[in-house]
Amino acid sequence: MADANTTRAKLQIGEPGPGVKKVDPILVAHGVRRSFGGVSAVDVEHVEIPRNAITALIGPNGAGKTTFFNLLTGFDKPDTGTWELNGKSLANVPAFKVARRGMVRTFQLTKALSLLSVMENMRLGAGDQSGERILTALFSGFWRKREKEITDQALDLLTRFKLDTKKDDYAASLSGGQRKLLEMARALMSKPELVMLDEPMAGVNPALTQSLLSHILDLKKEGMTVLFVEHDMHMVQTIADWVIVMAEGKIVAEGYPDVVMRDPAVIDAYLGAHHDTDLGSLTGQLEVAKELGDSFLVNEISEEISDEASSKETTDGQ
Ligand SMILES: Nc1ncnc2c1ncn2[C@@H]1O[C@H](COP(=O)(O)OP(=O)(O)OP(=O)(O)O)[C@@H](O)[C@H]1O
Repeated sequence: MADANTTRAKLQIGEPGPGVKKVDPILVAHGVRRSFGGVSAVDVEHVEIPRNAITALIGPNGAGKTTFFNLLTGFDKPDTGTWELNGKSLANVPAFKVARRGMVRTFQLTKALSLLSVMENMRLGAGDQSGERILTALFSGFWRKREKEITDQALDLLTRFKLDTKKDDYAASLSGGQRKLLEMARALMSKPELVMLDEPMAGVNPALTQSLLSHILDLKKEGMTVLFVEHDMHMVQTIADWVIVMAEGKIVAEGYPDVVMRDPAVIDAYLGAHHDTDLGSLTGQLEVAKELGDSFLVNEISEEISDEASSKETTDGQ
């Protein structure tokens, strides 16, 4: 069987592992640390995000994934650390300026502004509204042209995300999945190079799952880079080119999806997060297998559970 590593473009220089250098990194972070009281939430020694690839950031609950996203995008400040987008430092750059530099994010819980219409939400994503730049506002001719450009761009994106018929509806009236699509569409208004998605699949019903996945794949086709946090391992295996695993604030593994999910350090990280789970019990083992997205193991354990249940029924019935 051909080694999967040899049939795809190489993203890293050297053996995959925590902190490995990338052939063409778009984002490089070094020594980024953040603690809350005594808890070390993020302690990333070194990480590089490969350009024009889809990278998944995974790890058990409380691993520090969202905090790391918040730090990189200027929504929180680290205790120490440096990070650069396209070689330019982003440390101490506030969130709204980070977006202008080409890096945008979405949130685990969508931040679509409920009392604004879908179109108004999109216009906010453009980031350079008239009130923001007094000088340009003085040149009203220029501004009218820009307004039209923003509206046209928003309509294009809404059509692509199948939200154009809802453009005048309040964002509050959208379903959870449609709000996720709106958030992604809005993020694209600033024409980013790097799109960071925090749990894009959470709360999305199965009918919209496929369309969300293909929108993410389209971003890569258009030359963008995607970094996403996700618990849904099926999604990770389906669309990620590269996987970074965090546990207890640190990066514990990095590599190609099919390889990294079998890395003992990854299995340990997930098992370690289950110290309260009875791993001697089948239900405890099932929980961990599901979290690791190991469908073979999930099937095996589920079969064992149902075998046990039916043999118990037979015994009870005697
Ligand atoms: N504002 C805060 N104040 C105190 N502790 C915090 C704060 N934000 C995060 N933490 C702690 O930092 C650690 C990392 O949390 P974080 O939410 O980043 O993890 P996560 O990997 O995103 O988890 P999940 O997958 O459950 O979303 C946790 O121990 C969490 O309790």
